[in-house]
Amino acid sequence: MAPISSFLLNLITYSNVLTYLLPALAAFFAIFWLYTKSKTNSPQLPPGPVGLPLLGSLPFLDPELHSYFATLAQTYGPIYKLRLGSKLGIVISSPSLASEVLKANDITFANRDVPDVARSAAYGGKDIVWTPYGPEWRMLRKVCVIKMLSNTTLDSFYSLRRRELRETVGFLYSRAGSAVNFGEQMFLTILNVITSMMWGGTIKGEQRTSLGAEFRQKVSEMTELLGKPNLSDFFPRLARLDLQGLQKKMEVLAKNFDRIFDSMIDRRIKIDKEGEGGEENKDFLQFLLKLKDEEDAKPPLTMLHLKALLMDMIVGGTDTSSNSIEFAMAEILNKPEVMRKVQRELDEVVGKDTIVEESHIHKLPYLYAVMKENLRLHPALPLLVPHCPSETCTIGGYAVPKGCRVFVNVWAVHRDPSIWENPSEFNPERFLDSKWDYSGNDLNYFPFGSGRRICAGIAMAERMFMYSLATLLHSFDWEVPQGKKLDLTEKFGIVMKLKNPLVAIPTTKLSDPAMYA
Ligand code: HEM
Repeated sequence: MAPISSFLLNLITYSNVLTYLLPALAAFFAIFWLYTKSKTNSPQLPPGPVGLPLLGSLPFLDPELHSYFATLAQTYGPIYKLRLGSKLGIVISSPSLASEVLKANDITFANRDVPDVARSAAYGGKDIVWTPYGPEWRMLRKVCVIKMLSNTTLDSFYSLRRRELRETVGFLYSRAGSAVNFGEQMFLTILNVITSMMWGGTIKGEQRTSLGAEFRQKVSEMTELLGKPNLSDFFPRLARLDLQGLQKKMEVLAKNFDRIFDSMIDRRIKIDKEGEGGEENKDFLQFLLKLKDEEDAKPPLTMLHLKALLMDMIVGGTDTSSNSIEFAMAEILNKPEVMRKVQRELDEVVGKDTIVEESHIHKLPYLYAVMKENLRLHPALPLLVPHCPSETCTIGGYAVPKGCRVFVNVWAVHRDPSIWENPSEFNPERFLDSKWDYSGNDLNYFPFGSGRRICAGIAMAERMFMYSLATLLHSFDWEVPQGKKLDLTEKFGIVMKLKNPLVAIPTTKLSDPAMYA
């Protein structure tokens, strides 16, 4: 009996193997094969340095990120990855890949990876710079670009820009022959222009000047904090510990700004209530407060949005413009023949018996070329504001995962020897008859970015740059103090600046002292 039962059992087991196990195994191997095949076919992450466990490349980052990233591109190519703690960074350094990110996949990349400190700086990220792509961002951008920074609005605020620049000319006249901190003067001028436009009708005289000085320090500190590598961003789980104390510093700064904004808003409301809001008291704040009260607006402009917009104008508009003007002046001082050409053009177009007006700036092609060349060599935001894909995307054949931080190295593209002859030479001539503009269409040259997130203040930046530099070079000759060396070294930050501030001596150039009033 026993051999028969064991024979039957074996037979059943054997037939089970045939009926169930083999097909199951076959199915398993088929799925495994398909899975591995699909894995090998789907794009891989770009190459990049291996880095240390946990920390990745963080310990090796050079503070001069823009040039460090350009050097890494020579080893790893125009797209590479960097592990930054638990965050993945992707660096793009060629026009064709920048075009894939900013043009072909514009909507996917029109988002930001918001740094921890930016949330405190901009009312939880309620401003244009940090708001994710969507209806809220569109509303803010529309308010800003169409209503506040359009050419029509800018025209209507010309007298404010003129008044501020004339004050700077007057100050420099009083200091003629002695050394001045050029960047400081430019910063104050731009800041006063921007704050005048924002609430110029709200405060006047002495108070305006002292507010300018108060802002200067705070704006510099804020952009510095925004550019500092922060462990809270690379290890989000540690963010609440704020190991470097950056968040705390930013909160203190933001509170200071908020206090000033509140007092400006209260004043504006009071002026309007008392019926003093006449034509010459018009300003952005008044316009924004009206918009805030429009109940049917969708999405509505809240008080937080309003304040965040004020912050954008101050932080986004001041350092960028004033640092660019300072770089340009340093380059001009370094090349006396450029200074001579600019001044010759000014003498021909403006003359020696009149002062520069903003209406002159479109008749100054050489100065315009100086501006473009300066923005090529020293783009104010060398890595743009980092973008962040809302879904995983393929760029240059590589996977760029959702949520990573994408650095577009415009600085590296602008110095690429395959695009630019003698790329590190300051040579405005290359822009004289050239096709280059900064509309963001051609990704060989895009100092203001490209696509939906292109700079919101281009028209304003262009006017301030051209009008300021034209005025300062028309009214004064400039030289570096004896014994001082002109230093053009850049210092990386979210907004790049000169490592050592430019100190220069203005001497009067116009014969009539009345032209310095
Ligand atoms: C020389 C001067 C300036 C330069 C070179 C510059 C450049 C840039 C760049 C490269 C971006 C980032 C684009 C991107 O992420 O793809 C940007 C964004 C921005 N800029 Fe400017 N900028 C300048 C002046 C200004 C001024 C004067 C204002 C306003 C008063 C301004 C307001 C903004 C805003 C609001 C954004 C954020 C746009 C968004 O995320 O939608 N900028 N700028």
